Amino acid sequence: MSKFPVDKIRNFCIIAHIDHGKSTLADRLLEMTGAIAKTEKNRQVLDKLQVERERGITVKAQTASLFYSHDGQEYLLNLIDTPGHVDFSYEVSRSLSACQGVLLIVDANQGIQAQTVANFYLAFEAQLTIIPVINKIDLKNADPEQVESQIEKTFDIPREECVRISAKLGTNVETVLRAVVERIPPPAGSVGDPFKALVFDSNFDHYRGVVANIAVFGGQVKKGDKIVSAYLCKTYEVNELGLLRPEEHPTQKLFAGQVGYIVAGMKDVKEAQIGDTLYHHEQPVEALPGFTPAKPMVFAGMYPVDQSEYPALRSAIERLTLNDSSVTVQRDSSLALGAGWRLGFLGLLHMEVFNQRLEQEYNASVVVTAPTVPFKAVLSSAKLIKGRRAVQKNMVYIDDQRVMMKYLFPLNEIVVDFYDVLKSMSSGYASFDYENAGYQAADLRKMDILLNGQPVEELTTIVHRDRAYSSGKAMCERLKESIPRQMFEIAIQAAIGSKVIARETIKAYRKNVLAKCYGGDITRKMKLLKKQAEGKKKMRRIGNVDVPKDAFISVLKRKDK
Ligand SMILES: Nc1nc2c(ncn2[C@@H]2O[C@H](COP(=O)(O)OP(=O)(O)OP(=O)(O)O)[C@@H](O)[C@H]2O)c(=O)[nH]1
Repeated sequence: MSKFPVDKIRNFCIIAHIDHGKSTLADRLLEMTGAIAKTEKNRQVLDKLQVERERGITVKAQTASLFYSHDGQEYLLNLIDTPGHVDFSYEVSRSLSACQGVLLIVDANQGIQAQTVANFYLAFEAQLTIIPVINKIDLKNADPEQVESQIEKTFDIPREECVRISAKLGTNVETVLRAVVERIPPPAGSVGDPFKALVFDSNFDHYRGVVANIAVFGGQVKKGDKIVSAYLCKTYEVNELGLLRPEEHPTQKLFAGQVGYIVAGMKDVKEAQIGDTLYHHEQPVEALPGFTPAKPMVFAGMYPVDQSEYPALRSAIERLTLNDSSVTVQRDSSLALGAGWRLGFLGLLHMEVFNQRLEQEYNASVVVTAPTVPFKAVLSSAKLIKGRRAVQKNMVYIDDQRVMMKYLFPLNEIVVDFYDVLKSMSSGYASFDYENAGYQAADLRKMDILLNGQPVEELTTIVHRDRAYSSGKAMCERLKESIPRQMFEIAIQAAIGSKVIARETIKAYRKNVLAKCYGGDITRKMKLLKKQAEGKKKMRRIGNVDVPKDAFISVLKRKDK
C-alpha cells in the first residue's frame, strides 16, 4: 500500500452497552466501504471467535481498516469494534489508546444503560472525540427524542451532535462515516519522525509465533527492518506486516497514523507484552506509557483433568493469556487436584469465556474450582468491625423513568449471581456496572471442613459470619452425596475454629464386591478385586477416610456446572 497522508487517517472505536448494536454497525461500515460483500451471511463478521458466535457477544476487540471516499478525497479509517460487557472493559480501554475518537452507540429503545455511562467516561478521560449514535430507530418503541435528551443531560453533549441510525437496515449509516471524517481529528505524528509503535493487542500463531497488533505513532516500518522491543530491549527482524481488513492483508510498509499487524519472529509469549513500544534499532525513542495492568476481581483454580496434561495446559494458558492480558496467572497446587494454577479474572463471564476458549481453541479440558474474591486478612484477635451490607452512595435521575444508583457492595455479595437476580427482579430493565472500591473491613470467618475430625485443607473457605451456617451446611451436604459409604461411620463437619456449625453423617457399610460371584470363578473374582483396587487409586485418604477425587471437584466446582 502506498503511503497514506496522516491527515487522511481516522482511528476510532465503537463503544456501547451490551447488545446496543456495535457489531451490526461495524458490518454495515465494512459493507459500505467494500471491505466485505453485502450478503445475508455476513453477520457480525468481526466476532470471529467460536465463543463469540455461540454466545452472540463480543469478547475480543477487533480491528478493520477501511477505505472511504469523501468529497473526492480517499480516507483510511481504522475501526476497532469492542466488547460491551463490563467483564471485558479492559479490551475497551486498551483499544481507545489506538484511537482519537469513538462512536458511542445507544439503543433508541433502551436508552442510556450502565455500560454506556462506563464507556463514555473511558473515552472522555482519554480525551477522545465522542460521536453519539442512536441506533435501532426502526424499532416500534424507539424514542430517539428521549434518548437525545438523556445524552444531553447525562453527558453534556448537545443533542444536535447525535446521529440517528438503524444499523440493521443501514438507515443513515453514511452520515456516521461522514461524521467520523469531519469530526474526529487525524492522529498526531508524522512519517518523518523515528519509527515508534504501540503494541495494543497480540495473539499466538502456531507457525509464525506472536502476531502483534500495533498503532504506528510515528515514522514507518518495512519488512526486513530491525526493530527493538522497549520492554525486553531485544532486537527482532520484521518478517511480515500489513493491515487488518479485517483479515490480514500484507503490505510493504506501515506508516505513522496506521493501525496494523506485525510478525517479527517472537516465539515466546513473554516477548510480546501488551503496551510495549517498538522502535527502529538505530533510532531509540522514549517508551510509551503502556497500560495500567487490569485488576482481577474473581479468582479460581484451574487444574488439568489428568496430571499428564499439565505441560499442554500450561502452554495453552500462556498462549491464551497473550490474547487476553487481563487474566493473571499464578502457579498453585492442591493435594486433591495436583499441580495447577490460580487465575484472576475481571468477572464471572470473563472466567467462563476464558474456560470455553481454552476448550475450543486449545482443545484443553480443565477442572475449574469455585470462584472466590480476594480478601485482606488482618491478624488480630479483637476489633473486627461488623459486616457491612450495601451502602448507597448516590442517586441520579437520567430521565423520568430511569435512575442511576451507586452503591458500595462487598464484592463477594455480587460476584456470583447478583447480576442474574437483578435482571430477573427488574424484568430485564436494570443494568449493572461495577468498579473496585478497595478493601473494607468485614466480619469474616475461616471455615474448615472436617472428615472424622481431620481438616480438609482444600475445602477451607472464607465466609461472612451471617452466611457461615448455610454455606457450611451446603458444603457438608454436597460432600455427603459424593463420598461413598465405607466400613465405618464418617462424620462430615463444618467448623469455625473449634465450634462445629454443621454436620452430616455417612453410615458405615461394607461393600463386598464379590457378593455377586457365586461359585468359584477365580478369574472373575480377581478382576473385580483389581477394579476395586483401581478405584482406590482415584481416592485420597484423609485420616482414615477414602475420598474420591471427584468429590473435591463437585464441592469446589461451580454449582451450575
Ligand atoms: N431492530 C434493530 N435491531 C438491531 C439494530 N442493530 C442491531 N440490532 C440487533 O441487536 C442485537 C445486538 O446487536 P449486536 O450488533 O450484536 O450488538 P453489540 O453491541 O455488538 O453486542 P456486544 O458486542 O455483545 O456488546 C442483534 O440481534 C442485532 O440484530 C437495528 O438497527 N435495529
